[in-house]
Amino acid sequence: MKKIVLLGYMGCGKSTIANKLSKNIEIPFVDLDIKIEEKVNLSINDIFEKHGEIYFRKLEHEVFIELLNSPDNLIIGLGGGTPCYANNHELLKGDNVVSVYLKASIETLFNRLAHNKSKRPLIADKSDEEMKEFIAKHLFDRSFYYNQAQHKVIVDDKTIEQTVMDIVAILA
Ligand SMILES: Nc1ncnc2c1ncn2[C@@H]1O[C@H](COP(=O)(O)OP(=O)(O)O)[C@@H](O)[C@H]1O
Ligand SMILES: O=C(O)C1=C[C@@H](OP(=O)(O)O)[C@@H](O)[C@H](O)C1
Ligand SMILES: [Mg+2]
Repeated sequence: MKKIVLLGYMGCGKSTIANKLSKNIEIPFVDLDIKIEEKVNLSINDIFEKHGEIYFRKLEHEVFIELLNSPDNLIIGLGGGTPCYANNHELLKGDNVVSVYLKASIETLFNRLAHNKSKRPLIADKSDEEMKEFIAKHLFDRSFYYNQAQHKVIVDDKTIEQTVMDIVAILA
């Protein structure tokens, strides 16, 4: 019943890396955001717009617990905010959990998110200038929670394959 949990700021590559890791080590991958969307049959954008962020954070906590309690071996890709609410960071240290923080610099995050913000309600409306400042402050606020992970992998300047191999080495 092992759970491999990937965490880190929006755009650090949780969903992309988890997908590739899943193929490599043949453990199924579930993306927490997608599970949430399926549960309420709404997109992340619509959940934020129709019900607000607090409702999203409640759902996020519930679905994270459900996945951790499932009987299967799983790779779980969290949302960027998951460890920062509802004491979810405490769940990163469980006995059957291997948690990995994918650590990216502000520059890496900005470069990836600049072209990929429309499905991320926290940044969708920001200009490039606003986004740089937002990422810098927000990452600083969230780092305490991200640093609760059992392992850390720096993703800057690494290919998807390199980051996956770093995680495989941690799991060995
Ligand atoms: N080396 C890399 N590792 C991971 N993602 C990368 C890399 N290079 C570019 N990307 C891109 O960065 C984006 C990361 O987004 P995503 O996987 O959704 O991150 P998250 O789930 O952490 O928000 C994707 O569009 C992905 O194609
Ligand atoms: O950082 C956040 O608070 C969020 C990150 C998103 O996930 P990704 O990190 O996969 O983009 C998604 O859960 C939601 O938009 C909120
Ligand atoms: Mg994601």
